[in-house]
Amino acid sequence: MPAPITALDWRGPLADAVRAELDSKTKPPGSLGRLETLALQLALIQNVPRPRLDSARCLVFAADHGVAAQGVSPYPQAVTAQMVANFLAGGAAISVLAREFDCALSVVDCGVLSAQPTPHPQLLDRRLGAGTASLLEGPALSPQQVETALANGAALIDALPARAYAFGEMGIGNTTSAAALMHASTALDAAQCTGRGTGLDDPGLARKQAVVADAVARQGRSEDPRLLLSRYGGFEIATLCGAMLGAAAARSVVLVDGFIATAAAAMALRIDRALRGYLVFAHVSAEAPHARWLAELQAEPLLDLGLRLGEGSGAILGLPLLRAACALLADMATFAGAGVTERT
Ligand SMILES: Cc1cc2ncn([C@H]3O[C@H](COP(=O)(O)O)[C@@H](O)[C@H]3O)c2cc1C
Ligand SMILES: O=C(O)c1cccnc1
Repeated sequence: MPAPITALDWRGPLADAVRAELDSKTKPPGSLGRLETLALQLALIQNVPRPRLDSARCLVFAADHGVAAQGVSPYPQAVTAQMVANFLAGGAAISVLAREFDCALSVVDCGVLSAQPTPHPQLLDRRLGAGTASLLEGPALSPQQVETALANGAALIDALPARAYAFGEMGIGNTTSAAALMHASTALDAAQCTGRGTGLDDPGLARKQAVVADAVARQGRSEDPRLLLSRYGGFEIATLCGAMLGAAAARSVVLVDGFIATAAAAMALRIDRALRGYLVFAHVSAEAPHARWLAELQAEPLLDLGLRLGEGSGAILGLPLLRAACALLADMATFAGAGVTERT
């Protein structure tokens, strides 16, 4: 069972004090927009009036998917392991961004088809198997694998503490897994939940929609997040889900990436609703169903850059905004301190 999460109190004395402090700064009230909300959210997460973001980590969760055999991705499954090697060699988009933002990067192998041939200091072995079973034919994960994945994710947070986490994923076929999770847990139909992923053409998209529709017709809808993860999840999605819950239990902020990370967040929210206050939805992906799912979750993403990569690339771009929010709350002068006249 994941550790309990303390729900944030947006109406309590700390929230009032931070709002008053923000309003005392040399700016019209509210003029720093979302940065003010972020500063308040970080204060409540850390339960202090002056939150700090002195440590940040990016974790990329990787695994393979049995459903890839159904032709739901234009890329071969081997790309998952090849990209893990690329993350470790420092050449992937997330490798570059993590360096740029001075953010520690680790890659978690949750069950890539072929394990990396050599150990690497940034590679963590949390393998649950050599890829999942196909979600089209039956449960992708066993109930025991779901429990192990959730526990692995939470334990990673204890092993790698940080004030902020940018979580990402890598797994060819995982937009199909995310689409099935969305279709099975919302009222939306398969077409509304399925996008082009890494760039399917029209016949490919039609095939993927049919796979998502058939899988959910066969295995069914559910309200139970563990059952949903078992039927449709990936090893990386379930581990990511546990890591999000663990991060919130440790009072760290979670930057949510794109469509697949949102699938993990949606399942994690069904496990513990108190997670909600700890999540910052960093961006809206160009994967069509992502905007719909964010709307369902009443989440307002920080950025809309047309990204559709995954890896945590959108999540990590939220990090400088979180840092900016903390710096403004800590370092801006007040009207009284700077001798600036307040509004009449
Ligand atoms: C070279 C390459 C790098 C990636 N980095 C992330 N993804 C992204 O694409 C995959 C999901 O898309 P689909 O469901 O269409 O396979 C995931 O691995 C995701 O992280 C990549 C995909 C490719 C090809
Ligand atoms: O939104 C995402 O995270 C995404 C979209 C397409 C492919 N991979 C990831």
